[in-house]
Amino acid sequence: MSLEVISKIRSHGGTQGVYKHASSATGTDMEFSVFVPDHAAGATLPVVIYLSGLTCSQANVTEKGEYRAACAALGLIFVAPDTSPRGADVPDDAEGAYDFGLGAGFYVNATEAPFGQHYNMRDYIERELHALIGADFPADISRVAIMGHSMGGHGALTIALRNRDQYKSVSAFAPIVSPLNCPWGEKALSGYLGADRAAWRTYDACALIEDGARVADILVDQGTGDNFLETQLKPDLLAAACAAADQPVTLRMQEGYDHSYYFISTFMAEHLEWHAARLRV
Ligand SMILES: N[C@@H](CCC(=O)N[C@@H](CSC=O)C(=O)NCC(=O)O)C(=O)O
Repeated sequence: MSLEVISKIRSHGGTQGVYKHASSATGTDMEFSVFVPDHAAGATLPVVIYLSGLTCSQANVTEKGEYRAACAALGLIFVAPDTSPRGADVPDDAEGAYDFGLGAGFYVNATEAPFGQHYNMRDYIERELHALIGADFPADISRVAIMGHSMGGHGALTIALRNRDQYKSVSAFAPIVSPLNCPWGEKALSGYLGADRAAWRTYDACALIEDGARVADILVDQGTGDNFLETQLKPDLLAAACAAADQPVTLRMQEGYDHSYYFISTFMAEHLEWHAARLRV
């Protein structure tokens, strides 16, 4: 697969790159960023995939996530994909709203017209990006972690729960834990998947756990000053689903933190250390 290099910059004892490729999953060009710490010739490094939230491209976490020092110290490759397909023929929200369509792919394979043709972010992350990172970067693809923020936290949790063998660890910042039970999720899943709520369950972390999916453990940080806490995020639903299913989870309520990258960057190094400990075994 041919990768176009958009940029490559030295930072924190490593190389921060931005790349573009023609995606077979989405039928569009896709951009992603990769930070590779310096490493011995021929060595391969474990990988952390970071899934971003509504309105984001790869650039938000790349510019504001403050992950490079920790990744360089821990020897982790950090990969940040886009949140949706993009391009002139990619359909968007009918009213141009930020919570559906462009920048809001919700990490699903859409089945509803006109979204099914391009909105295949599940396949893109789980299959295409995974293979591409293994083929084009010094990555140990048997040691991959996944994390994300908000819509990306939903993506990380659901992708890890559906693919326990592919991801050694999972964590999230302020995730949407149950799209079945919040306005962002109901809008997105009805638009991408149609009205049958049974079909949504494979894209809902709480429902997946209720239905028997498991991971080794889960780390979630959630700010108590987050505007979306009560209406959209509802971490108590995840705590309840995990308790009922004996699914280990560490849910840390962080006093006064909001939904922004000021919050994410504060706890980013702790999440990377948590993943590094699990990727070393
Ligand atoms: N624009 C909206 C809110 C959009 C927003 O807060 N996006 C978050 C993710 S929300 C869940 O997925 C985000 O990461 N934004 C990008 C950033 O750089 O902060 C509004 O204004 O209400």
